[in-house]
Amino acid sequence: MINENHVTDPDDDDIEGYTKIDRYNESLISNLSAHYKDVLGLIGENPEREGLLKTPERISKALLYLTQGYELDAKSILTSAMFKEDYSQMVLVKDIEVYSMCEHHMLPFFGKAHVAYIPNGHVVGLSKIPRVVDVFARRLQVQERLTNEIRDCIQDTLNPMGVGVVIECRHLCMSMRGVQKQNSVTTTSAFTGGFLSEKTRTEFLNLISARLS
Ligand SMILES: Nc1nc2c(ncn2[C@@H]2O[C@H](COP(=O)(O)OP(=O)(O)OP(=O)(O)O)[C@@H](O)[C@H]2O)c(=O)[nH]1
Ligand SMILES: [Zn+2]
Repeated sequence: MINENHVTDPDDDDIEGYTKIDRYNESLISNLSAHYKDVLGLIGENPEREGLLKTPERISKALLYLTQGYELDAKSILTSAMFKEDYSQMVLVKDIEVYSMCEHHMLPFFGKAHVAYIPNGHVVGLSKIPRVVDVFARRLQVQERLTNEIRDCIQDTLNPMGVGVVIECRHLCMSMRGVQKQNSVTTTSAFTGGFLSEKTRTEFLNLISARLS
């Protein structure tokens, strides 16, 4: 059945294999837009001027997009592409772009995630790892929890011999405002199993910093 209230968003179709999210429905967008219209007035703007007429609706859609992770199930993303494979060395997907929003200021933090695991009879489709990162990043977050949630999801679903996650991000709440430090980068890490041993962790960290020639 076609839901007439469903406003299509180009990114909506990009989400394969899971329940189609009904996040862009008209009543939610118009409810949010009314609040954003008030916000525009409260910060000293004229929400009726031409350039701002559609802004409340645009912000609403952007916010719903950036927080769509609440409606996605990271575990089912992984289980949709798990394959039996006799490979027991480290698998690393590095330099995964991360865009999230801090829960304190709702300002972006962004950078890279590096995610590795050691298979235990099963490997997972490579693209599913960045998808899992996005599911947790597209929520209001702190970087530490984001790091742990990615680790726990992979460990609990794939049951590998170990998982390693390192995330490096810049927080706009620390550069655009507040302490106003432009160059500081926050690094967080989370490990399970084999990655708790120094040798494996060192291999992981070396692979992250190695560049292809
Ligand atoms: N641990 C952690 N802190 C974060 C993250 N994102 C933002 N913060 C911090 O959350 C804290 C909130 O502190 P508060 O003192 O309540 O807020 P504030 O007055 O706006 O703080 P300032 O940013 O120092 O001006 C700040 O220190 C932020 O830097 C994150 O991902 N992890
Ligand atoms: Zn913040």
